[in-house]
Amino acid sequence: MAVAVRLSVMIRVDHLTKSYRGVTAVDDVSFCARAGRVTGFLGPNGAGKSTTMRIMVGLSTATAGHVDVLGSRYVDLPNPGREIGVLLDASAQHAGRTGREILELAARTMGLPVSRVPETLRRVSLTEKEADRRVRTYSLGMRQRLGIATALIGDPGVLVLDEPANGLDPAGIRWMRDVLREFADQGGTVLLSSHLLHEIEVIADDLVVIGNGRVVAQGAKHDLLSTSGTVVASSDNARLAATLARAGVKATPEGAGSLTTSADPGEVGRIALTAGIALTELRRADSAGLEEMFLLLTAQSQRESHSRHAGEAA
Ligand SMILES: Nc1ncnc2c1ncn2[C@@H]1O[C@H](COP(=O)(O)OP(=O)(O)OP(=O)(O)O)[C@@H](O)[C@H]1O
Repeated sequence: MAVAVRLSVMIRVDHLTKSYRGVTAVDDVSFCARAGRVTGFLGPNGAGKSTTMRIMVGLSTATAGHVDVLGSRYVDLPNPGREIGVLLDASAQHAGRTGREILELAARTMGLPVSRVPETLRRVSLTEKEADRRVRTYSLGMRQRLGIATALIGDPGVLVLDEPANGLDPAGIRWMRDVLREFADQGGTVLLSSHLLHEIEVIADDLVVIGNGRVVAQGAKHDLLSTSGTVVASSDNARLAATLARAGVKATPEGAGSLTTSADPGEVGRIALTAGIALTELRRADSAGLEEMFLLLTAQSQRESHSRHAGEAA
Protein backbone atom coordinates (compact mmCIF):
# COMPACT_ATOMS: atom_id res chain seq x y z
CA MET A 1 0.00 0.00 0.00
CA ALA A 2 1.51 3.28 -1.15
CA VAL A 3 0.05 5.47 1.58
CA ALA A 4 1.29 5.78 5.14
CA VAL A 5 -1.44 4.87 7.61
CA ARG A 6 -0.38 7.41 10.24
CA LEU A 7 -2.52 10.14 8.65
CA SER A 8 -5.83 9.15 10.13
CA VAL A 9 -8.18 11.47 8.22
CA MET A 10 -7.66 10.53 4.57
CA ILE A 11 -10.62 12.29 2.98
CA ARG A 12 -11.89 15.59 4.33
CA VAL A 13 -15.01 17.13 2.84
CA ASP A 14 -15.17 20.70 4.07
CA HIS A 15 -18.34 22.82 3.75
CA LEU A 16 -18.86 21.54 0.22
CA THR A 17 -21.62 23.12 -1.87
CA LYS A 18 -22.50 22.47 -5.48
CA SER A 19 -25.25 24.29 -7.34
CA TYR A 20 -26.48 23.65 -10.85
CA ARG A 21 -28.36 26.69 -12.15
CA GLY A 22 -30.41 27.31 -9.05
CA VAL A 23 -30.53 23.65 -7.88
CA THR A 24 -28.37 23.03 -4.83
CA ALA A 25 -27.27 19.40 -5.25
CA VAL A 26 -24.82 19.50 -2.31
CA ASP A 27 -25.45 21.96 0.47
CA ASP A 28 -22.64 22.74 2.96
CA VAL A 29 -21.58 19.12 3.40
CA SER A 30 -18.72 18.28 5.78
CA PHE A 31 -17.44 14.84 6.81
CA CYS A 32 -14.28 12.75 7.03
CA ALA A 33 -13.27 9.25 6.01
CA ARG A 34 -10.56 7.71 8.17
CA ALA A 35 -7.80 5.16 7.70
CA GLY A 36 -8.60 1.60 8.68
CA ARG A 37 -12.33 2.22 8.38
CA VAL A 38 -15.10 1.67 5.89
CA THR A 39 -17.26 4.79 5.65
CA GLY A 40 -20.71 4.24 4.20
CA PHE A 41 -22.17 7.22 2.34
CA LEU A 42 -25.93 6.80 2.29
CA GLY A 43 -28.83 8.69 0.89
CA PRO A 44 -31.90 8.35 -1.29
CA ASN A 45 -31.85 8.99 -5.04
CA GLY A 46 -30.76 12.51 -5.87
CA ALA A 47 -29.40 13.14 -2.36
CA GLY A 48 -26.04 14.37 -3.68
CA LYS A 49 -23.76 11.35 -3.18
CA SER A 50 -22.45 11.08 -6.74
CA THR A 51 -21.98 14.82 -7.00
CA THR A 52 -19.89 14.82 -3.80
CA MET A 53 -17.78 11.91 -5.04
CA ARG A 54 -17.29 13.46 -8.49
CA ILE A 55 -15.94 16.64 -6.87
CA MET A 56 -13.78 14.50 -4.58
CA VAL A 57 -11.96 12.97 -7.56
CA GLY A 58 -11.70 16.12 -9.67
CA LEU A 59 -14.44 15.33 -12.19
CA SER A 60 -16.53 18.30 -11.17
CA THR A 61 -15.78 21.59 -9.44
CA ALA A 62 -17.26 22.84 -6.19
CA THR A 63 -19.37 25.99 -6.02
CA ALA A 64 -18.03 26.53 -2.49
CA GLY A 65 -15.98 24.54 0.01
CA HIS A 66 -13.50 21.84 -0.95
CA VAL A 67 -12.42 18.23 -0.59
CA ASP A 68 -8.91 17.19 0.45
CA VAL A 69 -7.71 13.68 -0.20
CA LEU A 70 -4.50 12.79 1.65
CA GLY A 71 -4.14 16.45 2.51
CA SER A 72 -4.26 17.71 -1.11
CA ARG A 73 -6.79 18.38 -3.81
CA TYR A 74 -7.16 15.30 -6.00
CA VAL A 75 -5.97 17.25 -9.08
CA ASP A 76 -2.74 18.14 -7.25
CA LEU A 77 -1.79 14.51 -6.57
CA PRO A 78 1.13 13.59 -8.86
CA ASN A 79 -0.06 10.04 -9.61
CA PRO A 80 -3.61 9.85 -8.22
CA GLY A 81 -4.29 6.22 -9.23
CA ARG A 82 -1.43 5.11 -6.92
CA GLU A 83 -3.12 6.82 -3.98
CA ILE A 84 -6.85 6.69 -4.67
CA GLY A 85 -8.71 3.91 -6.41
CA VAL A 86 -11.93 5.20 -7.91
CA LEU A 87 -15.03 3.45 -9.20
CA LEU A 88 -17.80 5.85 -10.08
CA ASP A 89 -19.71 4.27 -12.95
CA ALA A 90 -18.88 0.70 -13.94
CA SER A 91 -21.03 0.95 -17.07
CA ALA A 92 -18.87 3.82 -18.37
CA GLN A 93 -15.93 1.53 -19.24
CA HIS A 94 -14.90 1.38 -22.89
CA ALA A 95 -17.20 -1.33 -24.27
CA GLY A 96 -14.98 -2.12 -27.26
CA ARG A 97 -11.90 -2.95 -25.16
CA THR A 98 -11.26 -6.22 -23.37
CA GLY A 99 -11.05 -6.25 -19.59
CA ARG A 100 -7.33 -7.05 -19.86
CA GLU A 101 -6.72 -4.07 -22.18
CA ILE A 102 -8.48 -1.74 -19.74
CA LEU A 103 -6.35 -2.97 -16.85
CA GLU A 104 -3.13 -2.85 -18.87
CA LEU A 105 -3.89 0.72 -19.91
CA ALA A 106 -4.60 1.66 -16.29
CA ALA A 107 -1.30 0.08 -15.16
CA ARG A 108 0.70 1.86 -17.88
CA THR A 109 -0.95 5.21 -17.09
CA MET A 110 0.25 4.82 -13.51
CA GLY A 111 3.73 3.80 -14.63
CA LEU A 112 3.27 0.24 -13.40
CA PRO A 113 4.26 -3.02 -15.11
CA VAL A 114 1.43 -4.86 -16.90
CA SER A 115 2.54 -7.96 -14.99
CA ARG A 116 0.23 -6.64 -12.25
CA VAL A 117 -2.80 -7.48 -14.36
CA PRO A 118 -3.07 -11.27 -13.82
CA GLU A 119 -2.74 -10.88 -10.04
CA THR A 120 -5.39 -8.11 -10.02
CA LEU A 121 -7.74 -10.27 -12.12
CA ARG A 122 -7.37 -13.03 -9.54
CA ARG A 123 -8.12 -10.56 -6.76
CA VAL A 124 -11.51 -9.73 -8.30
CA SER A 125 -12.22 -13.31 -9.46
CA LEU A 126 -12.30 -12.57 -13.19
CA THR A 127 -10.87 -15.48 -15.19
CA GLU A 128 -8.17 -15.09 -17.86
CA LYS A 129 -10.78 -16.09 -20.44
CA GLU A 130 -13.24 -13.45 -19.24
CA ALA A 131 -10.44 -10.86 -19.27
CA ASP A 132 -10.00 -11.44 -23.01
CA ARG A 133 -13.66 -10.73 -23.81
CA ARG A 134 -14.81 -7.29 -24.86
CA VAL A 135 -16.48 -5.35 -22.07
CA ARG A 136 -19.67 -5.00 -24.11
CA THR A 137 -20.24 -8.73 -23.49
CA TYR A 138 -19.82 -8.36 -19.71
CA SER A 139 -22.70 -8.54 -17.25
CA LEU A 140 -23.10 -5.58 -14.88
CA GLY A 141 -21.59 -7.70 -12.10
CA MET A 142 -18.50 -8.44 -14.23
CA ARG A 143 -18.19 -4.73 -15.03
CA GLN A 144 -18.27 -3.97 -11.32
CA ARG A 145 -15.49 -6.50 -10.72
CA LEU A 146 -13.45 -4.97 -13.55
CA GLY A 147 -14.13 -1.50 -12.11
CA ILE A 148 -12.92 -2.62 -8.70
CA ALA A 149 -9.86 -4.21 -10.34
CA THR A 150 -9.10 -0.85 -12.03
CA ALA A 151 -9.43 0.87 -8.66
CA LEU A 152 -7.12 -1.66 -6.97
CA ILE A 153 -4.41 -2.06 -9.60
CA GLY A 154 -2.38 0.96 -8.44
CA ASP A 155 -2.28 -0.46 -4.88
CA PRO A 156 -3.81 2.73 -3.44
CA GLY A 157 -4.45 3.49 0.22
CA VAL A 158 -7.89 4.99 -0.39
CA LEU A 159 -10.88 3.63 -2.31
CA VAL A 160 -13.79 5.82 -3.44
CA LEU A 161 -16.60 3.65 -4.77
CA ASP A 162 -20.02 4.82 -5.94
CA GLU A 163 -22.61 2.04 -5.62
CA PRO A 164 -20.04 -0.76 -6.07
CA ALA A 165 -22.56 -3.47 -5.16
CA ASN A 166 -24.85 -2.58 -8.09
CA GLY A 167 -25.43 -5.63 -10.24
CA LEU A 168 -23.57 -8.05 -7.97
CA ASP A 169 -25.36 -11.24 -6.96
CA PRO A 170 -25.42 -12.26 -3.27
CA ALA A 171 -22.13 -14.15 -3.60
CA GLY A 172 -20.64 -11.11 -5.37
CA ILE A 173 -21.83 -8.81 -2.59
CA ARG A 174 -20.24 -11.11 0.00
CA TRP A 175 -17.03 -11.14 -2.04
CA MET A 176 -16.96 -7.35 -2.28
CA ARG A 177 -17.61 -7.01 1.42
CA ASP A 178 -14.62 -9.29 2.13
CA VAL A 179 -12.35 -7.38 -0.27
CA LEU A 180 -13.25 -4.03 1.30
CA ARG A 181 -13.01 -5.33 4.86
CA GLU A 182 -9.55 -6.73 4.22
CA PHE A 183 -8.52 -3.47 2.56
CA ALA A 184 -9.62 -1.44 5.58
CA ASP A 185 -8.17 -3.95 8.07
CA GLN A 186 -4.79 -3.43 6.41
CA GLY A 187 -5.05 0.29 7.10
CA GLY A 188 -6.81 1.40 3.91
CA THR A 189 -9.61 3.94 3.75
CA VAL A 190 -12.86 3.01 2.03
CA LEU A 191 -15.61 5.45 1.17
CA LEU A 192 -18.54 3.78 -0.51
CA SER A 193 -21.97 4.98 -1.41
CA SER A 194 -24.93 2.69 -1.65
CA HIS A 195 -28.67 2.61 -1.53
CA LEU A 196 -28.44 -0.98 -0.26
CA LEU A 197 -28.94 -0.09 3.35
CA HIS A 198 -28.52 -3.58 4.75
CA GLU A 199 -25.31 -4.05 2.82
CA ILE A 200 -23.93 -0.83 4.30
CA GLU A 201 -25.15 -1.81 7.74
CA VAL A 202 -23.07 -4.98 7.55
CA ILE A 203 -19.92 -3.51 6.03
CA ALA A 204 -19.51 0.05 7.31
CA ASP A 205 -17.71 1.22 10.44
CA ASP A 206 -18.80 4.83 10.04
CA LEU A 207 -21.87 6.29 8.39
CA VAL A 208 -22.63 9.57 6.67
CA VAL A 209 -26.32 9.95 5.78
CA ILE A 210 -27.26 12.64 3.29
CA GLY A 211 -30.73 13.85 2.28
CA ASN A 212 -31.49 16.67 -0.14
CA GLY A 213 -27.84 17.61 -0.33
CA ARG A 214 -27.43 17.95 3.43
CA VAL A 215 -25.79 15.67 5.96
CA VAL A 216 -28.56 14.47 8.26
CA ALA A 217 -26.52 12.08 10.41
CA GLN A 218 -22.93 10.97 10.75
CA GLY A 219 -20.76 9.04 13.15
CA ALA A 220 -19.71 5.55 14.13
CA LYS A 221 -22.29 2.98 13.03
CA HIS A 222 -22.34 1.55 16.50
CA ASP A 223 -23.25 4.92 18.03
CA LEU A 224 -25.81 5.80 15.37
CA LEU A 225 -27.58 2.49 15.62
CA SER A 226 -27.43 1.91 19.34
CA THR A 227 -30.70 2.74 20.97
CA SER A 228 -31.21 4.12 24.38
CA GLY A 229 -34.14 2.56 26.11
CA THR A 230 -35.18 -0.54 27.97
CA VAL A 231 -37.85 -3.19 27.83
CA VAL A 232 -38.82 -4.36 31.30
CA ALA A 233 -41.49 -6.62 32.81
CA SER A 234 -42.55 -8.09 36.14
CA SER A 235 -45.54 -10.11 37.31
CA ASP A 236 -47.20 -6.79 38.30
CA ASN A 237 -46.46 -4.21 35.60
CA ALA A 238 -48.84 -1.60 37.05
CA ARG A 239 -46.87 -1.60 40.32
CA LEU A 240 -43.59 -1.58 38.39
CA ALA A 241 -44.74 1.42 36.29
CA ALA A 242 -45.85 3.31 39.42
CA THR A 243 -42.53 2.57 41.15
CA LEU A 244 -40.56 3.76 38.14
CA ALA A 245 -42.72 6.89 37.89
CA ARG A 246 -42.01 7.74 41.56
CA ALA A 247 -38.30 7.53 40.71
CA GLY A 248 -38.83 9.92 37.77
CA VAL A 249 -38.71 7.24 35.06
CA LYS A 250 -41.71 7.25 32.73
CA ALA A 251 -42.60 3.78 31.44
CA THR A 252 -45.31 2.91 28.93
CA PRO A 253 -46.96 -0.48 28.27
CA GLU A 254 -45.61 -2.25 25.22
CA GLY A 255 -47.22 -5.25 23.54
CA ALA A 256 -47.15 -8.55 25.33
CA GLY A 257 -46.95 -7.71 29.00
CA SER A 258 -43.88 -5.47 29.14
CA LEU A 259 -43.06 -1.80 29.61
CA THR A 260 -40.68 0.41 27.66
CA THR A 261 -38.77 3.35 28.97
CA SER A 262 -36.03 5.62 27.72
CA ALA A 263 -33.94 4.97 30.86
CA ASP A 264 -30.95 2.61 30.89
CA PRO A 265 -31.43 -1.06 31.89
CA GLY A 266 -29.04 -0.51 34.81
CA GLU A 267 -31.10 2.32 36.25
CA VAL A 268 -34.39 0.45 35.75
CA GLY A 269 -32.93 -2.66 37.44
CA ARG A 270 -31.67 -0.65 40.43
CA ILE A 271 -35.08 1.01 40.96
CA ALA A 272 -36.87 -2.36 40.80
CA LEU A 273 -34.37 -3.95 43.19
CA THR A 274 -34.76 -1.14 45.72
CA ALA A 275 -38.54 -1.59 45.61
CA GLY A 276 -38.18 -5.38 45.97
CA ILE A 277 -39.81 -6.08 42.60
CA ALA A 278 -38.69 -9.29 40.88
CA LEU A 279 -38.25 -8.66 37.17
CA THR A 280 -39.22 -11.25 34.58
CA GLU A 281 -37.59 -9.32 31.73
CA LEU A 282 -34.94 -6.60 31.52
CA ARG A 283 -33.22 -5.83 28.24
CA ARG A 284 -32.06 -3.02 26.02
CA ALA A 285 -34.70 -2.06 23.43
CA ASP A 286 -34.01 -3.48 19.95
CA SER A 287 -32.07 -1.33 17.52
CA ALA A 288 -34.42 0.31 15.07
CA GLY A 289 -31.96 -0.67 12.36
CA LEU A 290 -30.40 1.49 9.77
CA GLU A 291 -33.37 1.34 7.43
CA GLU A 292 -35.72 2.94 9.92
CA MET A 293 -33.16 5.56 10.85
CA PHE A 294 -32.46 6.23 7.19
CA LEU A 295 -36.15 6.61 6.30
CA LEU A 296 -36.78 8.78 9.32
CA LEU A 297 -33.84 11.07 8.65
CA THR A 298 -34.42 11.44 4.95
CA ALA A 299 -38.15 12.06 5.46
CA GLN A 300 -37.20 14.73 7.97
CA SER A 301 -34.76 16.37 5.57
CA GLN A 302 -37.45 16.29 2.86
CA ARG A 303 -39.92 18.00 5.18
CA GLU A 304 -37.31 20.62 6.03
CA SER A 305 -36.64 21.21 2.34
CA HIS A 306 -40.37 21.54 1.61
CA SER A 307 -40.82 24.05 4.40
CA ARG A 308 -37.70 25.92 3.20
CA HIS A 309 -39.15 26.12 -0.31
CA ALA A 310 -42.58 27.09 1.04
CA GLY A 311 -40.86 29.82 3.06
CA GLU A 312 -38.95 30.99 -0.03
CA ALA A 313 -42.17 31.04 -2.07
CA ALA A 314 -44.02 33.02 0.58
N1 LIG B 1 -24.98 17.86 -14.23
C1 LIG B 1 -26.08 18.15 -13.53
N2 LIG B 1 -26.89 19.19 -13.88
C2 LIG B 1 -27.98 19.52 -13.16
N3 LIG B 1 -28.37 18.86 -12.05
C3 LIG B 1 -27.61 17.83 -11.64
C4 LIG B 1 -26.44 17.42 -12.34
N4 LIG B 1 -25.89 16.36 -11.68
C5 LIG B 1 -26.69 16.12 -10.62
N5 LIG B 1 -27.72 16.99 -10.59
C6 LIG B 1 -28.77 17.06 -9.56
O1 LIG B 1 -28.15 17.10 -8.32
C7 LIG B 1 -28.88 16.34 -7.37
C8 LIG B 1 -27.98 15.30 -6.72
O2 LIG B 1 -27.66 14.30 -7.69
P1 LIG B 1 -26.63 13.11 -7.39
O3 LIG B 1 -26.48 12.33 -8.65
O4 LIG B 1 -25.41 13.65 -6.76
O5 LIG B 1 -27.43 12.26 -6.30
P2 LIG B 1 -27.16 10.79 -5.75
O6 LIG B 1 -27.30 10.85 -4.28
O7 LIG B 1 -25.87 10.26 -6.29
O8 LIG B 1 -28.38 10.01 -6.36
P3 LIG B 1 -28.52 8.49 -6.90
O9 LIG B 1 -28.57 7.60 -5.71
O10 LIG B 1 -29.83 8.54 -7.63
O11 LIG B 1 -27.34 8.24 -7.81
C9 LIG B 1 -30.08 15.76 -8.11
O12 LIG B 1 -31.17 16.63 -7.91
C10 LIG B 1 -29.63 15.81 -9.55
O13 LIG B 1 -30.74 15.94 -10.42
